[in-house]
Amino acid sequence: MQIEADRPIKDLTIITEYVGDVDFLKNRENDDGDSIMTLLSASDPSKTLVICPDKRSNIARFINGINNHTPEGKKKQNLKCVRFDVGGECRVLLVSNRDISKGERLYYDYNGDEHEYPTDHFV
Ligand SMILES: C[S@@+](CC[C@H](N)C(=O)[O-])C[C@H]1O[C@@H](n2cnc3c(N)ncnc32)[C@H](O)[C@@H]1O
Repeated sequence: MQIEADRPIKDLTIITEYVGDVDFLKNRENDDGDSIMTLLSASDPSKTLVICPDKRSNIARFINGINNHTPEGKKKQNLKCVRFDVGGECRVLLVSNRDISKGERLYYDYNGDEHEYPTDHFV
């Protein structure tokens, strides 16, 4: 599935929150889902929290990732994934990192610090 802008989007626009059920990573390590998002990386790995969009979610789970291994892939990135403190809770937001034209596909970098999501086959 591809998600495209249905109107021009200005730089620094919040596109969507990445939502789903929150769980400890240790409970989800064997899930076969491909859309688990890190919410909070803890120094004690058993306390790391993830967002799991397998049962309840929104459009965020369908937004494509860039290929981290090619300059063309990196050029496609038009959203960034940021974590905000909202009322004392961590939230993951996808925010435009430049002006986006109507019809452009949306892409962000699936890999944060962990670099664990393989993207070498991404187009
Ligand atoms: C965008 S989510 C798809 C939705 C997911 N299956 C779900 O149920 O929430 C992640 C999937 O999209 C694929 N994907 C994301 N970006 C891609 C890209 N640029 N090229 C090819 N496949 C991509 C990934 O391989 C992964 O299987």
